[in-house]
Amino acid sequence: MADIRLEGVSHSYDGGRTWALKPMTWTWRSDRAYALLGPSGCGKTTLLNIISGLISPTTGRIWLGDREVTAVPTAGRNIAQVFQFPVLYEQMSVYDNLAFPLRNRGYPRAEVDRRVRTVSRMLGLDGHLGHRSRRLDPGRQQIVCVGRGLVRPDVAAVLLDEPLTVIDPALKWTLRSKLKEIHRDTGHTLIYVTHDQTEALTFADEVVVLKDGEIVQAGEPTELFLTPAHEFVGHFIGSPGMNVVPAEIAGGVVRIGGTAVGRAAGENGDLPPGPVRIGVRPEFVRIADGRDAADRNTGARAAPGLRVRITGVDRMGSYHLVHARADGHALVSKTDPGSRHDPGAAVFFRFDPGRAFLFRDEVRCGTLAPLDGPAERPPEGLREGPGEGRGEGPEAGLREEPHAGHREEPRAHREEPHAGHREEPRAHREEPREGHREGREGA
Ligand SMILES: Nc1ncnc2c1ncn2[C@@H]1O[C@H](COP(=O)(O)OP(=O)(O)OP(=O)(O)O)[C@@H](O)[C@H]1O
Repeated sequence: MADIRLEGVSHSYDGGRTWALKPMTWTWRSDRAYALLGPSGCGKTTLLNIISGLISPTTGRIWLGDREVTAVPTAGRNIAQVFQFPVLYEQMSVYDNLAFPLRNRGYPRAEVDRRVRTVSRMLGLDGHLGHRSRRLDPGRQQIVCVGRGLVRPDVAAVLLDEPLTVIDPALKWTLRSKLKEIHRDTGHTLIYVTHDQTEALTFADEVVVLKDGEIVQAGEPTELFLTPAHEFVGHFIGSPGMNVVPAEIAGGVVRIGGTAVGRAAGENGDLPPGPVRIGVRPEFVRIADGRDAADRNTGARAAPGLRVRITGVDRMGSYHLVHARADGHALVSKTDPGSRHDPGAAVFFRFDPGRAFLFRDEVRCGTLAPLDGPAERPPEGLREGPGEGRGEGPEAGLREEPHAGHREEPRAHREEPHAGHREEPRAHREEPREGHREGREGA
């Protein structure tokens, strides 16, 4: 196995007027399982076809280990590719389809048989080995294609371009874990293209996020979730996506409207004053009653946070989504299913230390650090809710909800936190993330 290295690789289909891929330098390390994740049209298939040799890049060079393959045709690259829709020899049996890549390369008969049967067992194809492949349903045919991609032990990489598109949703989960299992057994380098975050996060050791022909971030799933380096990663990964709120830095303090919400901690020194955007995931927005409270985790005295008015609550079963507005901006907090918040109530949204980030030109430039010194006084006129005054931490003042299962606010009153941001049609986000998307999509 060898690393696949792209050096300054780019591609234009129209002589340089537009770029499906912008110049990128990137190494796919051997033996890893990658997901290449991005919305429709961002260049995923183009990138895959450049790696396999189906497309010659407009610029740049490609290396397999220390061998340059930029001008080497597909057949000479030793890369297996599985496409979105089944491509099989329809007259051949399933067995012969699986055996084809091995026979073609002169593997001994016994080795062919051993490998075909291993892959067939792993993918649940044993009962179909003698069938002509055209007799199978498209889902099963696609599984044969996946098997054919995985059957050779010596491929430099297996490229899978949205391979589960035609597969029944119930089977998808099984197949995805099978692929992971096979990856563990074979150690193939896998690059799995998808526009579905669930597929990417559950499958990959490393997720590479592509947007408009550029890699905007790559990392382990947890890293992408906890420390998004680009606003796009913040809202493309996660459900719902990251809150993004315009703010201003002045004198090192970050303000939303007139409210100081934290200090600007730049990644490379001080951040210059001026506009900035705060990105914070709904999971890291606590709802506080506004009293001067010590942070539950750090013990530090904290400012009450951003004063918001609740506009609606979605009860999702295992969690609630509390929607609110502050200074004309929509935000959402993901809370305990036992919490109670009423539409119309004024509360404070407080961001977990180290989990709210600052973005300029969509790229992360810093972190929102807690304000030093005494906590700010809650503004006058804040509506008192039952339970307030306990002042024990971010969840102080939460009540039990007697009417679980109700939506409290008509949908028309509700605001999407990321209107205009999501680039992916909802229909593309097919699968609920287990325990995660039990209700309204993208709320
Ligand atoms: N053969 C082609 N000729 C001209 N433009 C193309 C061609 N193939 C792709 N494109 C354009 O290049 C860009 C990237 O397309 P590509 O298919 O690589 O994206 P993708 O992320 O794989 O999308 P999808 O998920 O919809 O398959 C798009 O703007 C697309 O319209």
